[in-house]
Formats: sequence, C-alpha cells, structure tokens
Amino acid sequence: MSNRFQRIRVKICGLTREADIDAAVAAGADALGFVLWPGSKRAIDEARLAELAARVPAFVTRVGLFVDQEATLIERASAHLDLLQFHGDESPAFCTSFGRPWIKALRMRDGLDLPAMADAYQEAQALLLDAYRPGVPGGTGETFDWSRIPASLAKPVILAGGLTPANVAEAIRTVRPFAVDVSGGVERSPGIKIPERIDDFLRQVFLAQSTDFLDKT
Ligand SMILES: O=C(O)c1ccccc1NCC(=O)[C@H](O)[C@H](O)COP(=O)(O)O
Repeated sequence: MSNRFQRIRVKICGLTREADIDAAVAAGADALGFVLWPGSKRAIDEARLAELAARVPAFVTRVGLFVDQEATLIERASAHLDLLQFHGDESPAFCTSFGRPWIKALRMRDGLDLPAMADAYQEAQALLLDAYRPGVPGGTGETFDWSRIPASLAKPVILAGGLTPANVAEAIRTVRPFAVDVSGGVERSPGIKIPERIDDFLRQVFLAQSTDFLDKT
C-alpha cells in the first residue's frame, strides 16, 4: 500500500489579531493571510504586519495580500512575509519583480480563460480562484460555480470564495484543489475570527480528504 497522500493545504485569510493567529495555528492551518490593501475592512498596516508576522511559528506560511499597490510598499512588507498574493491587475512581470514566491488571485468573471491565465502567470506558485463581484477585489464571502474550473490546469488551484465549514467538503470533492482559502466563513465580523469555526473548517477539510483516502485504499 502506498502512503503517498497529497494533503490539501488550508489558508486562513484576513487575520488582524494575535488570538486568531494562535487559533488558526492550533487548528492546523498551513498559511495565514494578511491584507495590506488599505481599502479592505481587514486591512493592517506595515507596523501591525511586523507584530503579527512575528507571532507566526516556523513552517506556517505568512502570506501578504496586495491590490495594485506600490512596489516600494510591497518590498518593505516582504521582509515579514513568505509569499505574496496579488489580487489586482498586476502583470506577470510585476509579480515576479520582487524575487519572492507569489500567487495570483483571479476573480471568476464571465469569460475568464483559465488555461490562458495559467499560461500567462506561469511563474506563479499557484492560482487562487475567487468569486467575482464588480468593484470588489476580494473577500466577498461569495461562492462561484466550481464546475467552471477545468479538471486539469497547468497551475495548482487554491479554491477561495464563500467557503465555510458547511460547504468546504463538497468544494473539495468537486474541485480537488491543491488548497482551500477562507476568510468570511470563519468570522464574526471583518477581521474578527471565531476560533470554533476555524477548528470546524479544518476538521471538515480533514474529514473530506480522509474519506477520500479510505475510498482509494
Ligand atoms: O478580505 C478582503 O477584504 C480582501 C480585500 C482585497 C483583496 C482580497 C481580500 N481578501 C481575499 C481573501 O481573503 C481570500 O481570497 C478569501 O479566501 C476569500 O474571501 P471569503 O470569500 O470571505 O472567504
């Protein structure tokens, strides 16, 4: 029997408080997202990023979210980050210019050509697929039609958008993503997480893939 089992990674996004970092890490999150875009209700500034990032233990990835922001700010923030997440209209060349690992968020508007985007953003570590709402760059709390994601794409898929403890297992079975990403689905209000809901989200991810693993052995 093979023990090769690709575990689905989990990112908890929009963190603003030490207690929520501790809760996400205790629950087993692989990555934590910090929104550096000042237009967000979950935004933190660079000084707060430095404080929060220092709280994150080794082997948990610190991800910074940006929306069409100045290169100088991204460079400074990078000192506290392991991975950059671009949510705007950043070009592949811009995303690569920081010399840091990065992912590109794509909002699933009608007509989006995912294979073409995977080709264009081929230096990305992964594509994060999120719901599309005009004028809102991310964190909408809305799902999209998961069947629009091709079964095979040239880049790993991080599924985002409206995930909750109640729907994440179905999302995993439908999309079979590399990772899942949640913000609003584990919150009381923007930036304020609910530890029990983070636990429940991680538990549902674990159960979904355990069932899948047992089905295959
Ligand atoms: O959270 C925000 O306010 C935000 C603002 C601008 C760009 C991105 C933003 N968030 C992105 C995310 O948190 C993730 O993509 C998230 O998993 C999706 O959010 P949600 O639908 O609330 O789970």
